[in-house]
Amino acid sequence: MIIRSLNEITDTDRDVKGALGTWRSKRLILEDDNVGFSLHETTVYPGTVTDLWYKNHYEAVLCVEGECEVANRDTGEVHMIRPGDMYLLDKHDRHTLRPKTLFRAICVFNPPVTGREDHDADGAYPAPKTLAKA
Ligand SMILES: CC(=O)NCC[C@H](N)C(=O)O
Repeated sequence: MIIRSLNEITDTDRDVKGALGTWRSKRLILEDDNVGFSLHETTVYPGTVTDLWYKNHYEAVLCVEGECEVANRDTGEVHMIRPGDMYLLDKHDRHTLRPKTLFRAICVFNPPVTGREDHDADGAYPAPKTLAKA
């Protein structure tokens, strides 16, 4: 059994601040835990706009604090996500986050992220090496 606390990973290597300054991710479970997913606490800042496209991952996002508009750029659908609401990017959906307040969520990635991933120009994380095309 592994026990970790958000407090103990704050400001360590597991605490990743996106280069665009719109979010922060505290990564509680990573690839090297060998359980097939990663688990993060993500904070997205009010008034920011973040374009994402997890083409190499699935992500589930459970809101625990705040409000965030999530627009699906593939379908045009727009949803307001509040505490207790979850969205699952089951189709690697291109999407845009517009938090109305500080937004805090618990996020699960499959395949797991490895540590310090930040978004590329498409809003993606790199494909895990085992899945990378030659
Ligand atoms: C909601 C979302 O995807 N925010 C970007 C950060 C990501 N959740 C992460 O924790 O790496």
